[in-house]
Amino acid sequence: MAANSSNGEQQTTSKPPPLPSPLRFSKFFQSNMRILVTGGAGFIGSHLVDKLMENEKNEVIVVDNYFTGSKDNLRKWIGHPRFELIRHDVTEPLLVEVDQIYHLACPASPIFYKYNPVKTIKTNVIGTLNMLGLAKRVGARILLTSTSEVYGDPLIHPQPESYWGNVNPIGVRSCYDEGKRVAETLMFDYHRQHGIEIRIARIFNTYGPRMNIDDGRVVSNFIAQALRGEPLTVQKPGTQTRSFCYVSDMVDGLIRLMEGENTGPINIGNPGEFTMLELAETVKELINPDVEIKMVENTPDDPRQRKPDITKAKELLGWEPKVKLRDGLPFMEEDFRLRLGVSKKK
Ligand SMILES: NC(=O)c1ccc[n+]([C@@H]2O[C@H](COP(=O)([O-])OP(=O)(O)OC[C@H]3O[C@@H](n4cnc5c(N)ncnc54)[C@H](O)[C@@H]3O)[C@@H](O)[C@H]2O)c1
Ligand SMILES: O=C(O)[C@H]1O[C@H](OP(=O)(O)OP(=O)(O)OC[C@H]2O[C@@H](n3ccc(=O)[nH]c3=O)[C@H](O)[C@@H]2O)[C@H](O)[C@@H](O)[C@@H]1O
Repeated sequence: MAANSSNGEQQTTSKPPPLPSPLRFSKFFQSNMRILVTGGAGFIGSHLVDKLMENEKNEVIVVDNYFTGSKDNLRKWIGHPRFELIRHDVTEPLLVEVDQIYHLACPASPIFYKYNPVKTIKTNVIGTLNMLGLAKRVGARILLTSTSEVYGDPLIHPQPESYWGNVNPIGVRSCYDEGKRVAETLMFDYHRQHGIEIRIARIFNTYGPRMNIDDGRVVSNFIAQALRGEPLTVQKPGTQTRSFCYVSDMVDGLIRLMEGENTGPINIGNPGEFTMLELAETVKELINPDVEIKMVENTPDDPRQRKPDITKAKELLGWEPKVKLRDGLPFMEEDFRLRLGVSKKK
């Protein structure tokens, strides 16, 4: 119910969340935790599924439209009695009975999210609305994978969660960054208005095995280029920075956030910050010292700096990343070598 305060402002009262399925409290039925992962056939989603499936009490349902994800990422679980894979687009309503929802579905690489921007914004807005409607109907807790892109081209460095961002509302990246901002708004409105249990992770650049080889993101581009013996394409000016988090650290952070008591938003990322030229030099040194580094044109609105302030994640989740960039890159190299059929020189 909305109520008017003395100064005329509208206030909302939080309702308790809807009750979970009665089976959760049943004496004789050993119910499992049923977990929905939207976008679970993608890069982060499939690693999250691997981790969730390690717990024998979890049943995992993945929904994915395979725009940027692939069944191949989940092949070891297909046919497993605790696993189910559904081809479904989150812009359409979904009826399943679950206890938790990890809502990841959304293209993440700029070349893919810009490919069909209207679809990207529908995925962020209508997709999130549908998943919140589902959470409301079944009393599930829902986690949204938001992004550091909500800070836009940040004027504060590093970025704490309290920073409201510097985002172009009409640019070519807006379908994604403004889309995620609306998704965060929807999450908090459902929380305040309907008492839904929400969690919001603001993910910073994540890398690791299973990224699409021609994904277009910088780490996958440089590793594929180094292995193919092609020049590493550094977009100008090359001094722009990013902070790269290895995927196992990310999955650990997401699960801690879901299981903890804080709604967020909480930054999850690795504060180690590198310019794109430094990243290119590191990939060259580790993977192929013979390749050139080539400067190429950049795309509009590319954020100039990005580094998470992870004080909240440390204090509230007891989380901090363990894998340094130099230690994570070789795992990704190994996976890319296998998929590209390029063996290591002896
Ligand atoms: N990887 C990163 O660096 C990063 C950073 C910030 C936020 N995120 C967020 O994390 C999530 C996962 O990112 P990722 O790197 O694994 O990307 P990804 O592209 O590998 O995975 C996204 C998955 O969502 C699926 N999908 C897209 N639109 C869909 C729709 N309408 N219906 C159903 N499925 C749909 C894709 O097919 C894919 O499997 C995304 O929400 C992304 O915005 C990722
Ligand atoms: O972590 C985040 O919050 C966001 O980060 C990325 O967006 P972006 O940082 O622009 O990712 P990349 O496309 O990997 O670009 C990173 C930097 O590398 C540069 N780049 C990219 C590709 C390339 O070949 N060369 C190159 O120098 C870009 O200009 C940019 O400055 C992700 O793709 C988003 O999904 C995610 O939400």
